[in-house]
Amino acid sequence: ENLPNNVPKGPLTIPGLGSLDYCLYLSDMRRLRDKYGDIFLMKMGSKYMVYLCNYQLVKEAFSSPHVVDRPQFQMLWFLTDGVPAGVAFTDGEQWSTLRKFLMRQMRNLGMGKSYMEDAIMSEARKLANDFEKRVDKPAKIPKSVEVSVLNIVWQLVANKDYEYDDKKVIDLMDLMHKWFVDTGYLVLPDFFPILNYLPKFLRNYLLKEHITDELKKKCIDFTKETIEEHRANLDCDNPVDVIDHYLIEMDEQQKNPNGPQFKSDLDLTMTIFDLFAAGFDTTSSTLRWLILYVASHPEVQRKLHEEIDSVLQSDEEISLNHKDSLPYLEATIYETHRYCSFAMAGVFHQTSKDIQLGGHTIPKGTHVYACQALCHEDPNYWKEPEKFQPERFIDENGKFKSQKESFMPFGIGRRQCIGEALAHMELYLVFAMLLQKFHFAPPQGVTLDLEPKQQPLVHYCKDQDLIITLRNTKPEE
Ligand code: HEM
Repeated sequence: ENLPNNVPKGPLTIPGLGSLDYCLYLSDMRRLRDKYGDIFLMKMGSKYMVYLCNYQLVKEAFSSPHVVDRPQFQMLWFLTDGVPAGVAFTDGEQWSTLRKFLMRQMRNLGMGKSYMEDAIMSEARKLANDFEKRVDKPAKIPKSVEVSVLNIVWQLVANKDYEYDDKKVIDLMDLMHKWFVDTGYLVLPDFFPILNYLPKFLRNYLLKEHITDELKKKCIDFTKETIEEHRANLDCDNPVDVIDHYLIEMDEQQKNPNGPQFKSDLDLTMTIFDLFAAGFDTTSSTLRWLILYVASHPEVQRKLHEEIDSVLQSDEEISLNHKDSLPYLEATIYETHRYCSFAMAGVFHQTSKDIQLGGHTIPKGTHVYACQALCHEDPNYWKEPEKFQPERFIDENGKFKSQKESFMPFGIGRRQCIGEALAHMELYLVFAMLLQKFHFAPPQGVTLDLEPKQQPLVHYCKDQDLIITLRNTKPEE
């Protein structure tokens, strides 16, 4: 095949099919890295994929202006009938216009302002009440974790929230989760276009296309309804949420037709979906990992309880003002990002021209995966990386210290997550509220399973029973 002769090494390939090996799970990444080195090349169908397995390579790649684009998968545009829209998977000016707009919104609505802090605290209280119904008997972490995180995104986007038992929302959430989990199947026709010619019943069976069809039906109604409601009630002098601001900005843009433009309601529909998809499964899964890790590390939990009790009176609520006084909490959240590596290979980028990287040529159109899970366990940057140790984020004066090198739960560079500060605010406030009220432990005699589910690209924790105890009724240790 017509490849430059210094492309990275990788498994043998068969024309039309791809590599004679696969890289789906973290164990595959480790295995292939050990065999071919920190940069290796795979092929699926007609597409090449390069995997970057150390921080220096990821940093070098993501500081290039030619590794910013996303692969254009048709399966992503099911809500807009094939038209690229939104922020997370578009490129060029369409992407940068929306990204700048959203970053501004996140700063104005979300960051450090009481609007979002209030919204998060209200969800945290509701969540704590729901946990209270499950105390003293083996119980799984409830679905309310997802609804509460979704409510926070929904407050930001549409100024609305839902009851924990709202069937419409639970259905939509489950469907979205399924769509996420089955992306691996849904994306196959983008690699093997011949699959598009299979009859529909086979596509449903093999590629799970019926999930996309169902999600489309539900999401289209949901977003259309919400946008129309906002349009009808818009008060231009007092915009409240992202949709209000978008509608106003779109009006402004029309006065200046030569400036950057949103693609009308399509961009808005897809942006709503992007914020949902990017904002809720990521944050709620991280909250689940936090609970699981402290339940299986009693010493960490004891220190967290001590720290919280020393800063907050028993009837006093956590707020963002306490942040500097809770370094161990901050460190535990960071260590959880490192240890679970939720987006274990980041979100794929694509080269927009041939580039040089780590002494190799990477051809134009290659998908680029930043293996954050491998960076997070690299012994050159992390002492005893296999241990869950929040102390690594604490300095010699007992203060929280961040680490930039080889730490990238939110990605790095121009595509870095725009919701990082919001996610952090949520995890900090919600987890502190739960810790103040509850103690988490495995059922007697049980060791919790901290291995992620076998699932390509993301690390979900396994659903398992915990014993949740109210702290004021049962002294700890
Ligand atoms: C613990 C929670 C979260 C994690 C671990 C996470 C992680 C990530 C990662 C790894 C990326 C890809 C970066 C890249 O392409 O190199 C990303 C992108 C993105 N995230 Fe997050 N995220 C989280 C929460 C959120 C939240 C709360 C929101 C918004 C409500 C959000 C919105 C986005 C968007 C819109 C993008 C696409 C940015 C772009 O393509 O320009 N994320 N996130």
